[in-house]
Amino acid sequence: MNIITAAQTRDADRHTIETDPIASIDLMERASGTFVTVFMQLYPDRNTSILVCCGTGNNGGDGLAIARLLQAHGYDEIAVWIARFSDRESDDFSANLARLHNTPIPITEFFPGDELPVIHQAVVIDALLGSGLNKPLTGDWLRLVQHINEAASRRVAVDIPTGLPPDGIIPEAQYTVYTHDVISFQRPKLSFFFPESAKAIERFHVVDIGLDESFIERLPSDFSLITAADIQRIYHKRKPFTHKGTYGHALLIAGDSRTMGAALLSCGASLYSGAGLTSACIPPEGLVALNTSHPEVMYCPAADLPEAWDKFDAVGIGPGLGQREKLLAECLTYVAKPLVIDADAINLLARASPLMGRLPGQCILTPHMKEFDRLFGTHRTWWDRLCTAREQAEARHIILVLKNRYTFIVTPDGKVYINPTGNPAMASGGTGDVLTGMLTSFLAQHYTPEEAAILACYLHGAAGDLLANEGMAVVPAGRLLENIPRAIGTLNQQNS
Ligand SMILES: NC(=O)C1=CN([C@@H]2O[C@H](COP(=O)(O)OP(=O)(O)OC[C@H]3O[C@@H](n4cnc5c(N)ncnc54)[C@H](O)[C@@H]3O)[C@@H](O)[C@H]2O)[C@@H](O)CC1
Ligand SMILES: Nc1ncnc2c1ncn2[C@@H]1O[C@H](COP(=O)(O)OP(=O)(O)O)[C@@H](O)[C@H]1O
Ligand SMILES: [K+]
Repeated sequence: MNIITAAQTRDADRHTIETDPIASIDLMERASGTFVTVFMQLYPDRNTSILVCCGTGNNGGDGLAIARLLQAHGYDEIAVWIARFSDRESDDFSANLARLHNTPIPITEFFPGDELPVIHQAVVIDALLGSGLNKPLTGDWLRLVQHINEAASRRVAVDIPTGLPPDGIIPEAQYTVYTHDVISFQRPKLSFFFPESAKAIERFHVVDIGLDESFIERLPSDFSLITAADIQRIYHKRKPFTHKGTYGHALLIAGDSRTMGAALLSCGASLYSGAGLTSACIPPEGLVALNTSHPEVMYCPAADLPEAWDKFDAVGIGPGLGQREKLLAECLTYVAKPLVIDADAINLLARASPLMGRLPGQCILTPHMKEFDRLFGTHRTWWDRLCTAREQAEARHIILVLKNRYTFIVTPDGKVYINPTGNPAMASGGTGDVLTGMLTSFLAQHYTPEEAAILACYLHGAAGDLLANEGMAVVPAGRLLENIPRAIGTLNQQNS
């Protein structure tokens, strides 16, 4: 699903109005109706007291229509505030204001400098400013938004929280309405996936307001959100007459005396992700633990690597590797093959920068934010970090998997795939090692690096989501890897 900018959304709006055809006021009505449908699921109690705060643009127009529609659905305790901080009002705002005057809903208008009454409603609907935001909030707008945030109410934004820029560039000190829910029209906004939006958005819902999807899908965008349908398309179900040779041989080069667990987790993840064979190149003191935890995994001593190298279809290097820089440097001199570089190996690359020049094309690096900044320098915002990632991926012909709540997969052609799966229960040591094992496993199974990255990130998060949805507040890495087959299994069920 391509993620489009606010300007492209306006194009899609215009196109839909012309070709559907539908009057702009009716499109606003449709959008407001879809908002109300989701809102009623979130707050089904018709006695909920609601304050709808409206600006005078189209976001405010939506707010007015929403107030009227909620009232028609039986929500009787509704009040509307209108922020008259600008002289301009949109045509659809005016039309909806006229319609609202035909209802009993009380309307209070606020002008610059006016005192703001205490908000006592249970829910505030934020329809002040939407995707038309073009500068940070100041003056009366800022004062009103602070006032809303200080109230004890639940806050639900129409389309986007007021103050949040939609297209990903979020200045450090940007102030917004802090919402519990955002009900966003047609597409999530790019900013929703950036950590800087965490305060502004607890969760978001996307509603289809009937804009022309075939037009939107043709709009150029470097950003796409990975969907279940993408995974279905990429994933190949295992076929009857296949055998272990069909599914490739993965090698994990990992572990050190104090961090052997990382090696075991990544080996286990490779195994559970379906590689035909998995081998572990770990220090010999880890052998007993390996044979105890994953007897299916074979051992390849570091001394054997030069001769054994050819038999592996893919290699993952880094989890718990410690300071074994020489081993990493040697591996980068062997014949290039599908490669994943993670964790300590990334830190070694950061320290020994000439090694960066030896990365084979299409190799996958999986840094979290700190590892990324160690490699490429500190960044003040995630937008800046993502710009660097795109430059580096292109210049070095590598794939960067920038891990976070929404992991960004950045490819050499400048595309950014955003992974929606995963949850905070997975925020504990070792889950990244599991991801490395999965990536290596899918590479060994002959998926392209881009496909492997998309599959691994999505299924990694999906396995965590399965457990979180079953009530696990914390998902340790060991449990996560055991659930990879179940996450893959749901694809098999959908495919059959
Ligand atoms: N296709 C869609 O997505 C649809 C969008 N609609 C709504 O239209 C909204 C966009 O409406 P508009 O373009 O009228 O814009 P907004 O209602 O977001 O903003 C109104 C105006 O406020 C001014 N403004 C921007 N930032 C400001 C700031 N920081 N301080 C003071 N003034 C500021 C701008 O001049 C802007 O045009 C969407 O967010 C959505 O709610 C719906 O009406 C229906 C269809
Ligand atoms: N809050 C979260 N929401 C979604 N995914 C998360 C969250 N926290 C962590 N993860 C995922 O867990 C993994 C953590 O990787 P990493 O930070 O490298 O951990 P470690 O090095 O300890 O194994 C990443 O894939 C990340 O996307
Ligand atoms: K809003």
